[in-house]
Amino acid sequence: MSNPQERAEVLLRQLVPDDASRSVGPDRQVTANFSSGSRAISSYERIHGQVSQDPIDWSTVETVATKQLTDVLYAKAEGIAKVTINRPEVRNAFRPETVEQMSTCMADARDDPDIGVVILTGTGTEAFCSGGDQSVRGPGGYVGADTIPRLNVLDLQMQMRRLPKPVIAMVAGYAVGGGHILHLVADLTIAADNAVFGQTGPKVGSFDAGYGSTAMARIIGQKKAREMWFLARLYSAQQALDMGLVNSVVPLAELENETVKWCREILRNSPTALRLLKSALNAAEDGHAGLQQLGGDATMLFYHSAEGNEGRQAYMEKRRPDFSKFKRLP
Ligand SMILES: CC(C)(COP(=O)(O)OP(=O)(O)OC[C@H]1O[C@@H](n2cnc3c(N)ncnc32)[C@H](O)[C@@H]1OP(=O)(O)O)[C@@H](O)C(=O)NCCC(=O)NCCSC(=O)CCC(=O)c1ccccc1C(=O)O
Repeated sequence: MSNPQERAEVLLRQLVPDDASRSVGPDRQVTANFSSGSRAISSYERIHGQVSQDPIDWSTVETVATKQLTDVLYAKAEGIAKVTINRPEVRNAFRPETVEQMSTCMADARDDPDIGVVILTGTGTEAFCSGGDQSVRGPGGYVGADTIPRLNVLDLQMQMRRLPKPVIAMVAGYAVGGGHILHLVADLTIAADNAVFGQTGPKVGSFDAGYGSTAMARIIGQKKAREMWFLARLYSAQQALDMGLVNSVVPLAELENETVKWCREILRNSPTALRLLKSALNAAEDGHAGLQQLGGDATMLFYHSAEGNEGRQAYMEKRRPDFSKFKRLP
């Protein structure tokens, strides 16, 4: 084929159906005259047609669901919120509803100004959490009453990570699979001496390639993380302590007392210092998401300052801000 014009016309004949008008413009662009203007028609458009431009008919949502807690217990005392996975009959395995309810409690604990620290635990002494409930696992994820397959525990992990208050996992019994990851993403873990830790995913056809593997490697090191995932063994509380996976191991009978003691100690300290420390430790590992958290905290602090308020005040009073009174510190 000799010249570009000829090549364009052949291409156009292949792409554009006969009933669409064709032209090769003076600038030698291959075009077709559809309602959206003159432009090239892709094979995708030939098959799928054009995207509808009909006016949209919105349905207003008046209320969003408030959640009845069926799978989780939630309690508060002395500035501490306690979220307890309450499905002991399945070793506190979580289904989508469990995760949704945990998420609702975490959001409440975040928003409540009287809460300074959150404990995450499971009912009974047999298990903290045995991960995703395998009986409701379908091809696309875990399926709850709404029949939508979900992996919503990943959202919960993010939420715990971003919660601007310390989250402490209080672990008795098994913390395995997705349950192990929940303790991993908590800021601290206090374990009972009967605690057992491990990733079971590869045994049941699952894995967590997010925090569950990468954050784990930051905590216990690459070799140990690969061992934990590739062999899917279980580890005792003492072994977990030795590899830096938990902060403390105490006799089962003392688990709650000891955890509350840690909480009370934390509550004596500056909440803003703790918030910024959590953000900073996350920022070093969480990329843009971590920086956004730290950045949001910086903005919050700036809003408390006279300098930040001078800007807002001047805007409201329709005058120029006077930033000259604020020193540029080294
Ligand atoms: C936890 C055990 C080691 C406890 O053993 P044992 O004390 O002997 O009790 P059992 O008799 O085995 O269990 C009692 C009872 O509970 C049922 N059960 C226990 N765990 C589960 C479970 N996870 N799902 C459903 N049911 C469970 C058990 O069947 C018994 O019922 P009966 O009717 O009485 O027989 C042991 O139970 C065990 O190994 N459990 C399985 C642990 C497991 O493999 N968990 C799933 C790992 S995969 C996962 O968690 C994925 C999570 C997830 O959503 C995800 C998705 C995408 C990316 C990341 C993730 C993420 O991991 O977060």
